[in-house]
Amino acid sequence: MVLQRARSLHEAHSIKDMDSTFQLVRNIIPALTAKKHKGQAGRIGVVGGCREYTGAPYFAAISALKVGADLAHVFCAREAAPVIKSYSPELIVHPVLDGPNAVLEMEKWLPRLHALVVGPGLGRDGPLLDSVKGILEASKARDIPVVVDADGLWLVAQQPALVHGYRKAVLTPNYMEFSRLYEAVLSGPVDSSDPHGSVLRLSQALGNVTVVQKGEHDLISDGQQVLTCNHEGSSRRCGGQGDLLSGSLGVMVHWALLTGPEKTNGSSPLLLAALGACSLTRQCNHQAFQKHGRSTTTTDMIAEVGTAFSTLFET
Ligand SMILES: NC(=O)C1=CN([C@@H]2O[C@H](COP(=O)(O)OP(=O)(O)OC[C@H]3O[C@@H](n4cnc5c(N)ncnc54)[C@H](O)[C@@H]3O)[C@@H](O)[C@H]2O)[C@@H](O)CC1
Ligand SMILES: Nc1ncnc2c1ncn2[C@@H]1O[C@H](COP(=O)(O)OP(=O)(O)OP(=O)(O)O)[C@@H](O)[C@H]1O
Ligand SMILES: [Mg+2]
Repeated sequence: MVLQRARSLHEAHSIKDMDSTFQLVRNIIPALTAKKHKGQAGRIGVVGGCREYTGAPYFAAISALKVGADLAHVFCAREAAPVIKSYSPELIVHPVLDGPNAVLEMEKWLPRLHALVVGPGLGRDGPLLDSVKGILEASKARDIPVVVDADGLWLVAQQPALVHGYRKAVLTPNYMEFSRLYEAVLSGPVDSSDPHGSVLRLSQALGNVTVVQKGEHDLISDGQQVLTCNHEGSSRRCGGQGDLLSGSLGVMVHWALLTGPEKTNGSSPLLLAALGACSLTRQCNHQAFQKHGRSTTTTDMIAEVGTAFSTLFET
């Protein structure tokens, strides 16, 4: 794995530094002990799932469980609920998102959740996005960490104030989502000759919200530094890999924020969580591709989460 870190755009740190940063990611993983009760390893909520998209919230929520969360809830549109339930008995599914009291219903659950993943398979229906706006505001008021992905980023591009300055938010845009956000927030096109500077500027313009720009290399910034994750994946780009990433990140953000500064050596917990989730997704992709080649799908990648996790973080 090659990881690069830069405090400024011009100052590169050595590979040794990168290895030590990755060691800090290992430090956020909680020990499995007999003393913990169900729930302590993470109760994660995924806000997404509509008539068109039922796979994305499933991928995100099941990934959160496979990474190590104890409970995963999906908050989705009514029509999507029976479909998502039928994929897995392990998910708790709430068909509330397109109802008249979506925010109230959600507020009942927020005190019991450690982190939210907002956006996989949400769709772009206006009234539904209004509810999600209320859910984001209620989450911020309760200081709940939020990973914003997919159509959640569509909403944030319309209303950047929803996340501006919220230090417990992480945005996970793909290529298109990054371009849309950048243009909305910085009122100009992305400078393709300066990817590091672009992700740094977007994070800064959003008040140092952590941004994970997914792509051939994943670039992760909190507006102060940029981490690069070049971990080997494969050339297979099946849909749903980003959902695996955002669901994993939901758990890792919760773990990272629980980790004391003596273990994170002063590094941003959200940057460490993001580096962990990006590396894990790419490792799953690598392992699944070894077995399935061109026919690799996200379901194959999810089957690799356990061994990929051990390889990266427990050896
Ligand atoms: N099985 C499912 O239910 C899935 C649902 N999905 C959902 O589908 C909805 C739309 O997500 P999209 O990711 O399609 O978002 P967008 O509607 O923003 O579309 C992104 C488009 O950009 C294209 N693209 C990607 N990388 C590119 C690059 N480097 N250069 C040029 N074009 C590039 C892709 O082909 C895609 O069509 C979201 O709700 C998402 O969560 C996806 O998560 C995939 C799986
Ligand atoms: N060209 C690439 N080479 C290697 N890995 C890549 C490449 N593009 C994306 N990835 C990896 O795939 C994962 C998902 O990124 P991607 O850009 O496909 O997200 P997405 O479009 O949101 O996916 P989804 O289909 O779930 O919505 C990330 O871990 C990213 O590192
Ligand atoms: Mg996506």
